[in-house]
Amino acid sequence: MSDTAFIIARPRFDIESGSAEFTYRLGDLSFTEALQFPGGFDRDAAQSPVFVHLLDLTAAVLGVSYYKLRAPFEIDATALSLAADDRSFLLDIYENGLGEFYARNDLKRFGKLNIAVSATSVTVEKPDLADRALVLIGGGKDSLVSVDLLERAGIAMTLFAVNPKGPILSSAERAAHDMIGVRRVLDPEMIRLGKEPGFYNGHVPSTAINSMIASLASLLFGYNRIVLSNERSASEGNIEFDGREANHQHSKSLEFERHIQSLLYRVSGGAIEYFSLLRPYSEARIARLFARGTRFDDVFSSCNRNFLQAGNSGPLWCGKCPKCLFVFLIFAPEMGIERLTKIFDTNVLDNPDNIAPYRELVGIVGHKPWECVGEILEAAACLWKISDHPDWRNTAVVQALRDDLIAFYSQAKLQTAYADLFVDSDQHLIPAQIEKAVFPHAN
Ligand SMILES: CC(=O)N[C@H]1[C@@H](OP(=O)(O)OP(=O)(O)OC[C@H]2O[C@@H](n3ccc(=O)[nH]c3=O)[C@H](O)[C@@H]2O)O[C@H](CO)[C@@H](O)[C@@H]1O[C@H](C)C(=O)N[C@@H](C)C(=O)N[C@@H](CCC(=O)O)C(=O)O
Ligand SMILES: Nc1ncnc2c1ncn2[C@@H]1O[C@H](COP(=O)(O)OP(=O)(O)OP(=O)(O)O)[C@@H](O)[C@H]1O
Repeated sequence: MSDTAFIIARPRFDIESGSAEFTYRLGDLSFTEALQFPGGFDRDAAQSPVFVHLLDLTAAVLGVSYYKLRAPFEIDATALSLAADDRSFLLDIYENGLGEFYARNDLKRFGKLNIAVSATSVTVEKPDLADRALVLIGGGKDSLVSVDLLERAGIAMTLFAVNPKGPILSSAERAAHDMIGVRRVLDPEMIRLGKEPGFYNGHVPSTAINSMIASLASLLFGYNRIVLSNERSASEGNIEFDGREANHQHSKSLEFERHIQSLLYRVSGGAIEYFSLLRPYSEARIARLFARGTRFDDVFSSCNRNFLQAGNSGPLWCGKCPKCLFVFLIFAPEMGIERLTKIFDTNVLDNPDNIAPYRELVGIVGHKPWECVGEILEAAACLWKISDHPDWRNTAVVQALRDDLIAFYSQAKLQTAYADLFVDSDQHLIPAQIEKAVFPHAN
């Protein structure tokens, strides 16, 4: 390994305080990230070989935030006790999980990274985990639809969040289930350097990071199921770059779910089941499920401004970012104007400033925005659907884009695409027992 390699040190977990420390070296720079788990965990579990292995894997995944400052070709993970099979998972994280970062910084790393692992033989002792679900909650519509579906099926759950704040806290409180929260503290020096010239910055696979932290919690607190709420649309990428598709939402994709599901199953001797409950659904279908009830209307938000490290001093929904535009659009066929403008505190479709970004969102110009939005054709189909709706047809955006949209796609194509949004996919990894219990409640 060269002296410019990114080096991942062996992490430490302090059984007395429940804190974990992850240290990294990048040439002359050194960084430490910390996790603080709540009390009341199983001390034996914290000393088990499975936990130690997962902590090492977590160290490697959390490393992306520090690696990205210089993005060297060499990654030294030899201090960790990793099995040879773990390497392909890490390669996916550092290649595809950082795909947007490479594309936007014009860095060609695909097929060129050297991740050195010790390839030791790792002990697998299946932990005895209770048969119960840990449901990741992000404060947006998706995880709340999962909560609702599990409740309707009578499945008990505990919510889980990393750095819970804003809409995560308010919607969890409204859901009234227990919640496990983990505090995550990034090294402030990394955040500072990310703004300096001479260092790279960009997107990291946050769902992979949160999922690994959830896997540690599942062992410490005894949960055999980790439930995500990633929709089928998340598998669509943004652009072709360096011979591959770069996807902002890679760690929400079905491809990534396959990787992490099999990793956690293997590492835990079959004890941990990881899956996304919403994988069969389009975003439009999820919006329809959400719209069935009004319980979370005043407390949830999908706007990512709520999740800035420094916190959000603005409203729950900014009404301007691609995510606000997309979510407003997919709710529009499902909710009346009064309900939807109350949720957003504004009529997003009636703001002339939003015409240009909507033109991109529906695919008439540009490419899919680097944000957590649904498929391009999905957005186009939803705009088509509301173009004759009395609540929306006279809004600035619909007036400006209606004719262009139909000319670009054709009426027939949009009609078919809209109908397809409500045909559920069988491409999912949901365990049969959960599928049988939950799906009848989705109609
Ligand atoms: C909140 C947000 O969307 N942040 C994205 C934004 O970051 P920004 O610089 O505007 O602010 P901060 O998030 O406060 O970050 C400050 C710096 O820290 C770095 N950083 C942050 C978190 C982390 O885990 N590691 C880090 O190194 C960050 O790079 C800044 O220098 O723009 C960034 C660049 O495009 C994005 O990377 C930030 O996204 C966050 C990591 C984040 O948590 N985003 C999720 C809301 C998100 O995008 N979720 C996706 C799922 C993506 C996936 O593959 O899992 C989704 O919902 O689809
Ligand atoms: N801070 C967090 N801690 C734990 N899990 C999270 C966190 N943020 C997001 N997640 C989970 O990651 C997955 C992707 O997040 P995403 O933002 O798409 O979902 P959401 O907040 O439920 O809905 P929306 O798409 O409307 O924002 C979901 O399963 C979500 O529950």
